[in-house]
Amino acid sequence: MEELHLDTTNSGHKPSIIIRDAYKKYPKEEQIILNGLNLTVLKGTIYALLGPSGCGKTTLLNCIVGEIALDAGSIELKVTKRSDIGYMPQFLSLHVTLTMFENLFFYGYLFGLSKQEIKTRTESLVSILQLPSVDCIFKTLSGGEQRRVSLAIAIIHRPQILILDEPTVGLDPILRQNIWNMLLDMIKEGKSIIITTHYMQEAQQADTIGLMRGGVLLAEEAPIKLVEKYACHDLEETFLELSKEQENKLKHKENISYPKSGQPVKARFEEDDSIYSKIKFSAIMYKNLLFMRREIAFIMFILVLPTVQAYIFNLVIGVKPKHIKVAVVNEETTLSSCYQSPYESCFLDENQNASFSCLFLDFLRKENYDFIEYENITTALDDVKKNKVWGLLHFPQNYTHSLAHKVTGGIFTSIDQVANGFMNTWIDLSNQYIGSFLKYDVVRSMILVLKEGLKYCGQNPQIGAIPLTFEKPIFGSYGENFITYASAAMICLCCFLSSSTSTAMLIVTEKSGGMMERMQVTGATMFEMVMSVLLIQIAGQMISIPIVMTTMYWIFENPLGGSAITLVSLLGLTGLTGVLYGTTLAVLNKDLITTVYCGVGMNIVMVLTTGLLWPIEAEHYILKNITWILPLTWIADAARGICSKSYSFLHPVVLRGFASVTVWNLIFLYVIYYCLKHKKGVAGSAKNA
Ligand SMILES: Nc1ncnc2c1ncn2[C@@H]1O[C@H](COP(=O)(O)OP(=O)(O)OP(=O)(O)O)[C@@H](O)[C@H]1O
Repeated sequence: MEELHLDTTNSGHKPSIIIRDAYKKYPKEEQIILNGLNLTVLKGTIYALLGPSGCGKTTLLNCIVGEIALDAGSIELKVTKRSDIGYMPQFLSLHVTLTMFENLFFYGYLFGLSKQEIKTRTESLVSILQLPSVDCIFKTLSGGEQRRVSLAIAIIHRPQILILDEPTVGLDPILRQNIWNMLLDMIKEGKSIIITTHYMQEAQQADTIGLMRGGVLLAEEAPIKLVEKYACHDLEETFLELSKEQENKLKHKENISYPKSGQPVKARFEEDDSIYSKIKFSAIMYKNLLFMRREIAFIMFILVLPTVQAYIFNLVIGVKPKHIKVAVVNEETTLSSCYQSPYESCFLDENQNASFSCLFLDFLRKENYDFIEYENITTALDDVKKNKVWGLLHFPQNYTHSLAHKVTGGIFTSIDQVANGFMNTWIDLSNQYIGSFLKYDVVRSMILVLKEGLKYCGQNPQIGAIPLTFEKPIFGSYGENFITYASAAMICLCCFLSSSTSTAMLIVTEKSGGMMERMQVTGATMFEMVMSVLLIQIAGQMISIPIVMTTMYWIFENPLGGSAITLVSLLGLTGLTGVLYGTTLAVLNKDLITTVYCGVGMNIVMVLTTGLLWPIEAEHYILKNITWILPLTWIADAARGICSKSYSFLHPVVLRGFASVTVWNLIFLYVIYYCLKHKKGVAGSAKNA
């Protein structure tokens, strides 16, 4: 079928958009969306683009505004600046937590309008489009109101070319007519308008109708001429006729030739070579700050979450379990008599009725264990198996006397006395942590109580000691618990996790909601968006890092042996790694779900490999040799060195941490720069949301 070209010779209007031989397929898709399409929009006219759903109208409009490229063909626009274009996408792609005015103000600001101009234009658009109060939060508006706000945003800067993708869908007939009246007024000022619509009736008011099907325009004519030409009653009938004609032609056409992939063809504007404009950056900064003011959860994420994580960590991790229930079978005395008669005599003296088991249990009770007395071992063990108690301590009859014989008689002690001089223990080790605490406390208490007992008896306490000594530790102290080891890795994680997650969320929400795409049509760039988020996050880090450090080292008194300045510098760079990592995730991923999966997955791996939960030295040897590559492994190692070993900045472990964080920051910066430069995945679409 021969394609119809609009006759511009006698119309008196000059063309403002000329598209010739346009071809378009989406990557990895077989379907041809535009198949050599030709379209001409005249200045000072309304062009209504009609066609069945999925025929490629939105794709064509996206090519005109420079959002996507044609595979072949040409796009000629008689305007040079992006601000000469006004675009209303099919999906609203606006900031739902901002008010109507804030949305209008943001777009007006992006186009360089002054505050006064924006206010005046807003007042006039509110009246023409019958909009509600400008202070309403966008998401609280009805669907129709939201569409009208979107339309107002597209025209706030009085563009020369207006591209509207289904602006009247879902609106009542009166409002639809108001909008058409407004458009008819606009063309009197010489504007050119392309509008897509499914309402054939309203399209009659357009100067030109483009009937699109199968990637081409079946006709491009004034509505009355079109109907007359095909001797039909209305546009609908004309469209059916033309469709049938196209079907017949296609039956006889054998080979559909699609141009070989060449250089993509994109509509270009003056500002397209610049990645930064002060006005656009300020507008994005203004919008991001407004967004944060509305989204308290987001501010909490940046400022409060790291501190909450540090608090919870200190209250939960490494704290010794209390009131652990332990069964006691004491065949030499009862628990109640132990409590009633505190031990006051030497256990080595056979004439005294001293009970070493009482001395031991009294000591262990002060370590916060609760004892339950049992008649015999069998019933006690039954309760251990039923998880009623965590273990059983059994003292045989004559335990104290037998122990005394063992200590005083040495090699002359009888076999029975050796056997009776043992306290027998059964421990439930199914929970390694509780079982290990119990085991450790039982052994430690026995050594200490034996030493104390011997001292009381006037003997050398070392007789009761096991034959080895532990000298003063080189680093740390014997009383230190797990938390002091883990705290350094934890503070690194606190700075990294919240900054990476909040950055990724902020950017990817804009992308997946189509806001980024809509902003890009105005000439705003992803670079400006990333810069704005970076600045906000860096400011957030400057507030949150001192608070987290105060929590960790002042409130909970974790050890900080080295320089606080070195640690703050390391944490600042770690926070920056988080921000850059979050940005990288957001730039590489188009939608929220994939970003969340990637973020959560990587974060879990990093948490497990920082040595926070288990020493890196204990990792599988293959893993041990590769986990150092991950961003946090050497950083956490350096933080541990600063905190518990007082390493200075120049210590190799600390230097290695700083080198690692710097290299990672440079890698992420490069990936971001590369993606922004080559525009890889920088724009998402509301369709992905
Ligand atoms: N990003 C994309 N990737 C792959 N296919 C796409 C993409 N965007 C659109 N398409 C496909 O291209 C075809 C044309 O889509 P388009 O949105 O341009 O149609 P349309 O005419 O605007 O439809 P409607 O009137 O329903 O809005 C559809 O089959 C759609 O599935």
